[in-house]
Amino acid sequence: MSPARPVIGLSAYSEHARWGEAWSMPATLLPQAYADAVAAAGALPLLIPSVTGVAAIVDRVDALILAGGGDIDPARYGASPDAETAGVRPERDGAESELLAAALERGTPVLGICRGMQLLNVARGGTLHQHLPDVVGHSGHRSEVAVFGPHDVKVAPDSLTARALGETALSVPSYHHQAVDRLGRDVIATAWCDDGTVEAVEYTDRPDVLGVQWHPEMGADPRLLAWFTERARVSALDHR
Ligand SMILES: NCCCC(=O)O
Repeated sequence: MSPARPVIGLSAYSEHARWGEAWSMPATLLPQAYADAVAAAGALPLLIPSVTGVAAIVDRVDALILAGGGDIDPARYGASPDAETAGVRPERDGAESELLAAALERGTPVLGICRGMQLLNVARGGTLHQHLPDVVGHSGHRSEVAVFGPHDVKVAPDSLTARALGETALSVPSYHHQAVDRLGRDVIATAWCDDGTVEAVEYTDRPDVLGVQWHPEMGADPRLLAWFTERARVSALDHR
């Protein structure tokens, strides 16, 4: 019997936070929208902190979301930091790379969102544009602070991304200043913005690893997370 609510692990991260009257300290956090969107899709969200050895938790989840956040350390793809590169958290890069490796080893479905998509590429030897406006000549992918502005995306028709979304042209909520540059081994691009920015990647050797540069948790379109929750259900059955 299909489990009613598969468990989807979400990679969280450490940030200095202030809350209440007394508290100001490093906290494990993730925007609430991720948990809400996963719950709305019918799964149980489980936040995974960036701590050493955390990859063992992959055995306890049915699928893994690598979430958005700060920039990946450029050293991971053989580059020096650009002046605009910000929010680097080496411990998060390490923990998420270990989570991804464990998920691939176990055959656990993986969805990379924004930074998570970039990590999918870097993990296989790909590189990133460190500051997209320098490449495309505009700031449309991150036009205002904390505003997830919409833009159009075209999806390759015969792709996992198209099957997951059920269409090949959509408007997506977006907030990023970096993007995939050179693709890693067995990584293909399957969606693009009009300016050529890669908007989705897949692993050609895996049926259920997908990354999107946009933020499905911030939009009104539930299809991607509904598809991913179904993949999590199937994974739960496969691993019983
Ligand atoms: N590089 C981290 C993901 C967000 C961004 O590109 O701005």
